[in-house]
Amino acid sequence: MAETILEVKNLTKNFGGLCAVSNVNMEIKEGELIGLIGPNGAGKTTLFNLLTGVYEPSSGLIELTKDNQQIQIGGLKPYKITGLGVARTFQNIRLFKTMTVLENVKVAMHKNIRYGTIAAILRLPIYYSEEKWVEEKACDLLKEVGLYGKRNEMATNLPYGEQRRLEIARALAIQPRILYLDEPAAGMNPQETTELTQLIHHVRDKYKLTVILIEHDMSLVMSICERIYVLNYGKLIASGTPEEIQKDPFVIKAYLGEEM
Ligand SMILES: Nc1ncnc2c1ncn2[C@@H]1O[C@H](COP(=O)(O)OP(=O)(O)OP(=O)(O)O)[C@@H](O)[C@H]1O
Repeated sequence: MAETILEVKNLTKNFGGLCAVSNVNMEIKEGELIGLIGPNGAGKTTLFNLLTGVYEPSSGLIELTKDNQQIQIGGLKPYKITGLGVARTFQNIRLFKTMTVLENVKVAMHKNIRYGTIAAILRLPIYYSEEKWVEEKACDLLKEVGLYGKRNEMATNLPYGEQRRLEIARALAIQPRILYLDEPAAGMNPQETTELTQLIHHVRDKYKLTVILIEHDMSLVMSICERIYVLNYGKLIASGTPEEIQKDPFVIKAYLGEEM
């Protein structure tokens, strides 16, 4: 039985009078591929923002297990949470516009380098060996997501679907244990969505990741996710396998009028 990697306990986020996330409880096992769904405004992105340190919880706990220890990460700064092996992509793509495809991945890898400023200024041997390592790893990741051939193009010149794949490569560059994907298929055509589905499966297995994704494309969610959590008006209204979720009366009611 896999270990619990993330536990969310009574997590709540208020914005003034609005309760965007209300008393949410979740338990995620290492290596799971989890879907987080719900109608527009249900609180999905707010929950991601709490889990990645963008927002501080109003109350409740977020426990990350690392080296058999439970670390309380609620309210930690995003870079600290990233340092614990948590990466994410965003609903609105956030690539560095003035950088090439390769540079976008390399810049994310620089948290892993071991040389200091002096070694960089003096161009010591460790600088060159580490830079070579960064370049090789970044190229490997680009091959993984099928963008190696475009490594010298400006990131913003890529078609939309490829920009989303580049975001995934950049997230993988920090060598995460948990990967959050916020609407990874948004704006993709059916062919791109199929390729993305395969890519998510592939990187989860290859890098032994725990993946949690927000997605409105129900065919993607139902085909790829092993378990699904459903939010509505900030509250968790259901959790279970895709089959259980599709039959759940609360979920059907929340989505009434929307195709599941
Ligand atoms: N920074 C903020 N300040 C005030 N209200 C916010 C803020 N962020 C989100 N909200 C509100 O919280 C609620 C949940 O929003 P959130 O973006 O988390 O929903 P969502 O499920 O991700 O929606 P969508 O599927 O449309 O992206 C909404 O009513 C939204 O207007």
